[in-house]
Amino acid sequence: MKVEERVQELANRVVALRDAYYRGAPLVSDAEYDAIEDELRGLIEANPELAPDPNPLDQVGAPTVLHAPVRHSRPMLSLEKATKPEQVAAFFDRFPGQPVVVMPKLDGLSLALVYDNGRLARAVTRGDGTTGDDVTTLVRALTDGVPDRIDAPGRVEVRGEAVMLRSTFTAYNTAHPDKPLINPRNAAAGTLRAKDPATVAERRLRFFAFELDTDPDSTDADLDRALRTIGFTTAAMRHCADADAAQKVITEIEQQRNDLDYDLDGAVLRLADRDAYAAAGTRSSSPRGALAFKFAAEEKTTVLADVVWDVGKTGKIAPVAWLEPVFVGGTTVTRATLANQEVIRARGIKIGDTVLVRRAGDVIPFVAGVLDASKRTGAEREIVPPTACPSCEQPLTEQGNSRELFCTNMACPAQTVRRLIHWASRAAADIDAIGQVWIERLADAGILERPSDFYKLTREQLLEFDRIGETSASRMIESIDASRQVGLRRALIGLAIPMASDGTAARLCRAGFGSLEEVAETGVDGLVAVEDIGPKVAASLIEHLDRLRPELRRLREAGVSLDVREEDLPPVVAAGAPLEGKTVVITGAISDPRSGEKVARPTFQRLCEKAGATTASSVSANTDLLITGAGVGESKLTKAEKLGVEVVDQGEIWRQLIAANVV
Ligand SMILES: NC(=O)c1ccc[n+]([C@@H]2O[C@H](COP(=O)([O-])OP(=O)(O)OC[C@H]3O[C@@H](n4cnc5c(N)ncnc54)[C@H](O)[C@@H]3O)[C@@H](O)[C@H]2O)c1
Ligand SMILES: [Zn+2]
Repeated sequence: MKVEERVQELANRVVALRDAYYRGAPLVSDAEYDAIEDELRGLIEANPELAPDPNPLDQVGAPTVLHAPVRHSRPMLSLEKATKPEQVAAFFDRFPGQPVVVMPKLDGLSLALVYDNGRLARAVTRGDGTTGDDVTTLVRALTDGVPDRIDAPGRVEVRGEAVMLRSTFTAYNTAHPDKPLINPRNAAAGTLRAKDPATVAERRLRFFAFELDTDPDSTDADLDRALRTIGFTTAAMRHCADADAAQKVITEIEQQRNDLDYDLDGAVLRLADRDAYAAAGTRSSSPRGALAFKFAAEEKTTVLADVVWDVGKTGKIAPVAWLEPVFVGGTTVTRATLANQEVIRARGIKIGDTVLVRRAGDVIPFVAGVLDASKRTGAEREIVPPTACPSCEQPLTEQGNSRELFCTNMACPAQTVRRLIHWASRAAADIDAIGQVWIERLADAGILERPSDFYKLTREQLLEFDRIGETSASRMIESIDASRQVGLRRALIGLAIPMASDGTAARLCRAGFGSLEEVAETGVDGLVAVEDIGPKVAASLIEHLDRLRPELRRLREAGVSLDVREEDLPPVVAAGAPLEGKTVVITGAISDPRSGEKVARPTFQRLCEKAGATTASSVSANTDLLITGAGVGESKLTKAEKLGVEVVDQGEIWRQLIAANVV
């Protein structure tokens, strides 16, 4: 194909994809769209004379259906993209001596908020960059972080990103399995397209500011300070003096990506001084004073090759998507969850469809939805839920709104194997020398059925298997032996009791229970008295531990400890401990200032508890301190401020922990 034909083809495709995307029905993932734009950009750069007219790359967004069009005072632009450190260095070289702020590039939709003498007059979407949609009513009703009044005279325009927090997104999809949202960004855009706020009331958004225009200019020249002074939240802006410092912050933002409550698709570099930014001016579709560094995609499209119904350790039969391999969220994904039959129905997914796969953070990859159903050939197949258990062939039962399927046959072979694998897993008994395949074989051979059977295995029995030699048999036996010290918390995790999480097990230990039998003998009331354990979890614990009594006895007889372990006991607080009697909430990424190493949240929590604190998961009127790490969730800060909770940086707490010899 001739270059000019390819240019025209790509340009047409960009226009069509944008149109679908901004109408809320994307046909491809962002990563694929970006690849098409990149190819077009490359061809035009190499052959400027072939640039199409109009050139879609010089345009921003796409005209949406405008209910009430409003012209922007100044165009709302896109951002120049970078993916390499050299491009960051080149940006600094263009503005010698200018301070730069680096901040997360939030994945939502941009809004312009116009204030008239301190009152919110209008909230407008970006639209085609020149003209946007008036969404004031929806923003007032649904968006946190947009003050109705600010203390600034004249005309003030604040621009920023409205996002749906990941927690809001997850809560919404849990509550509405029948009409799930595809991803937080799509959800945010869709929310502001609603005709009536009442229909989207549970879809709250949150606004983070990144730009400020004032007239007359009476505010701070530093963007971050100026925005905060008039009452806006910004997404952690960090000042950087040179490209190396900026690159370091960019890397930090990417590493924290999983710990934050919002989606981000990159980092934005921007001149920190508002006058310098304005003076730098703009290109056709992007400002010169800013640069977007893009991160790897968390969503990609691929083909759904098949769906397999998998029996879990609690008997839940869950649909697993078998995908054509796709590189997403930093790894190659071939399997993803499809949640349950309601989700499949609501998302209208069929085998053979091109689907959007999302892998954000540590969350199991899942199929977010079908893209471009118009591409269907007719060869796609319906996903048919089973009526009998794929393993034991017993009839299934349906539970709950999302019509989850369960096999309730306790003797189901698939469940048996899953429970054994779970008992041997790292979080439980940690029998690391016996992998899943061997557990399956031993179960097939009829010598493993329950956790207690591990402890009856002998070297001789293992040696009878063809592929187990002297060395591996010894390693297996040693590994089983070591796991006898499993203790209350990890044994409880290993028994896979429905609704009881790892956290439940930890809380029971800290509440003073000495053994698993003691938990089993306590009534619902006693269990509910433990912080964060509700009646449903308590009832499930009692029901299942009661059923498991003979197994607990067998484990004991095999010399397995079900008593609380030293490290799980409530911490011993020394007199005069620095956080004595304080209820604290920890937020953001924590790292040890002495080594710079990342510290897991539960570990830091324990340190605080050793120093006398009680830890809680969310800020409330009972909170004494909010301890902030890096990349702090802004909603927690605002809430703390509102409730008058003292906010302390982790550095200060580490200083106190070190001084009191807690660490
Ligand atoms: N899937 C598709 O078919 C399709 C089609 C069109 C566009 N897209 C996607 O939409 C996006 C379009 O690019 P674009 O040009 O609108 O946006 P962009 O990626 O160039 O970024 C500009 C936008 O970033 C946002 N932003 C977030 N944090 C910011 C910060 N701290 N400072 C400044 N801006 C910040 C603003 O909303 C701004 O409008 C891309 O991610 C693209 O992949 C997808
Ligand atoms: Zn079964």
